[in-house]
Amino acid sequence: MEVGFLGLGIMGKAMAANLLRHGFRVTVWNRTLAKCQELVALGAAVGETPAAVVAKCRYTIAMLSDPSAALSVVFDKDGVLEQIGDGKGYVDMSTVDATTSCQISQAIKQKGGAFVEAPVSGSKKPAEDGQLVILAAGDKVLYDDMVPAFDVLGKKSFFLGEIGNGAKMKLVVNMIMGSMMNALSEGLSLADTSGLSPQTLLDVLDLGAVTNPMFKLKGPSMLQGNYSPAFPLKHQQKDMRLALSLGDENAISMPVAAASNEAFKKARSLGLGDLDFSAVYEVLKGAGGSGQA
Ligand SMILES: NC(=O)C1=CN([C@@H]2O[C@H](COP(=O)(O)OP(=O)(O)OC[C@H]3O[C@@H](n4cnc5c(N)ncnc54)[C@H](OP(=O)(O)O)[C@@H]3O)[C@@H](O)[C@H]2O)C=CC1
Ligand SMILES: O=CCCC(=O)O
Repeated sequence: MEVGFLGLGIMGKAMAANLLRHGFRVTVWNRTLAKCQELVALGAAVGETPAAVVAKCRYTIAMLSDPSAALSVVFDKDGVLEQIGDGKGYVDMSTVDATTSCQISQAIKQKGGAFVEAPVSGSKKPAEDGQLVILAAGDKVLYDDMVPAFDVLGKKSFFLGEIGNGAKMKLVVNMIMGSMMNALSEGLSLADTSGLSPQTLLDVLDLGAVTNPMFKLKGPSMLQGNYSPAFPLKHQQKDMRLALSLGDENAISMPVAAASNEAFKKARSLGLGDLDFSAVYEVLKGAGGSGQA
């Protein structure tokens, strides 16, 4: 199967490499073209523009930072729309809001192409290991065509029906995740400031009802101040913002998510946006009275 791949950031690079390892022929494009070279070393071809990739490949996958990037790659000059058409499929796996996804879907369908949104749960390591959870919606025929690729990229894929449902599901999941990260950070800070060992808190949490892979993975590195990015904080804040906007549209009160969003915004304002989202701990440590912002 030949696929195009647009966007070689933390996730896109790992996903495209995984497809190559499993025998897919992959043509890659990235805004910063130099980043394509690592994939070329693994056997990828390079397209000079998104349009060139779509012209070459029947199926093209995108993994881009945010709504503005997702729209730009489709609608701008040399974008996807210039070459999409009958018999071609476009699969956007970026985390965006439902409105963005619907805009892209409509434009692609007008040109005769097929569209699936397929954001993912799981971070850098699951992307490297093909263990993502894929939250797809849109054109069911294209979804079925993509199953061999989804089987390589993920451990499970859900087909959630009409366009927008994948985006919404992803935002709900990440809103919960962002709030949990804030709760963990507050707990570590409270334990530390009140004279308890934060490491012992992690051990206690791990044996009780709230044990979970995220606390297990991130807790120890947070205590070491290691925020090497797997999921950049700026993207988590984008997801909180988009989830809160979904809450606004549906008149759902979300005070916990709103407070968490404020902490992620504060972290961004302190220049922590490119670090892992667990760096929000630095903000909450500061708020805890130790003065270490
Ligand atoms: N990291 C993670 O753990 C996860 C991330 N996600 C989501 O996946 C998406 C990608 O995340 P991740 O790989 O971490 O992000 P990165 O920031 O590592 O990569 C972002 C990618 O988007 C490209 N890009 C940014 N702006 C534009 C633009 N205006 N036009 C074209 N390309 C653009 C970047 O290109 P360039 O190299 O030129 O900057 C890069 O390829 C995001 O939506 C994120 O929320 C979902 C699940 C997990
Ligand atoms: O969007 C990022 C999600 C990260 C994760 O699911 O671990």
